[in-house]
Amino acid sequence: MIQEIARAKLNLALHVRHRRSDGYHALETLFAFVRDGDLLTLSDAETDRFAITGPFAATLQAESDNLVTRARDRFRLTFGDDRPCAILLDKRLPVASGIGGGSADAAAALRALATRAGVRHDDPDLLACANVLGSDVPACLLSRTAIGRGRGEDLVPVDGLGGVPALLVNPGVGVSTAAVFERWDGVDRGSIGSGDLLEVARSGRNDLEPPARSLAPAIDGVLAVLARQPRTHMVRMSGSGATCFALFEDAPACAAAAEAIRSAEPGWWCLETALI
Ligand SMILES: C[C@@](CO)(OP(=O)(O)O)[C@H](O)COP(=O)(O)OP(=O)(O)OC[C@H]1O[C@@H](n2ccc(N)nc2=O)[C@H](O)[C@@H]1O
Ligand SMILES: Nc1ncnc2c1ncn2[C@@H]1O[C@H](COP(=O)(O)OP(=O)(O)O)[C@@H](O)[C@H]1O
Repeated sequence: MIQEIARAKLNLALHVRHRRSDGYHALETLFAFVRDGDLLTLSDAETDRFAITGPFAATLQAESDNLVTRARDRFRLTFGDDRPCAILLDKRLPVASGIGGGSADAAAALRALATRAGVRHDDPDLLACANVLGSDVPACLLSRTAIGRGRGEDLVPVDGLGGVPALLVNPGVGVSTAAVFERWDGVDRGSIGSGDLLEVARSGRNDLEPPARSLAPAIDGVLAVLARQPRTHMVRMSGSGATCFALFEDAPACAAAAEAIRSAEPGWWCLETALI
């Protein structure tokens, strides 16, 4: 049995530079990952099986396609490992929420299958599988702080920020990534900085925030509540939304904010965690 955590992804900064001729957008983003995520378990089996459990299983169970089974099939095509397997996905992260849940699940499946087949996690063919599955999947395969360019797949790992307390809050509204990109205003507001990572993050932006807020006004409320919390380094939306996050100066401040938000907004999803 092989287990992988599909860690939630945060875009500490997300600068959209231009729309490419292939319809994707050229990005500059500071990717970071948190301790917690979905949990994927891979076991040998007589025939292929895939099951989803956990608080966010219901929406996905209704869908015929899943990024996990697509990752499994792509892995097989690439590496020729035809042994059947059972995959169990414990879905703990909200779906379509800007924290890359589906991308992280696909990447976790690739890592688990690679481990079973004796393939290194940095094998270029594994990275190529990730790239085909989605723009965020290469970053999730790596699952460490990195600067992403291109459509997100051109990655340079960077050190720092490990242990910084983070609070992730989602108002329970799913947002379509494609719809948010479509509403981007086309204005290039410049590249992300360099140097101290926290400063790079703080001085950066999320260019998808305005279009996401127009599609899902509930994001306004989440950002406002996070902005009121004491001892934050920064507050921002992640990816195409609707999840927003705050980074805190210390764990007690993060815990206090989590408690305050949970009691004020019991319907919101709220994850008290830390960057890795
Ligand atoms: C916005 C980001 C930021 O990290 O995160 P999420 O909001 O998904 O978490 C990503 O770029 C999302 O990556 P991912 O979710 O893998 O997107 P994909 O499946 O490749 O593409 C979904 C759709 O988003 C748009 N898209 C995606 C990436 C990109 N660089 N430019 C785009 O225009 C395209 O319309 C594409 O059809
Ligand atoms: N394992 C999965 N987890 C989440 N979403 C998935 C998964 N497989 C397929 N999807 C589809 O991918 C879409 C985007 O999901 P997700 O990666 O969670 O978005 P985001 O990156 O914005 O958080 C969902 O709306 C869902 O239909």
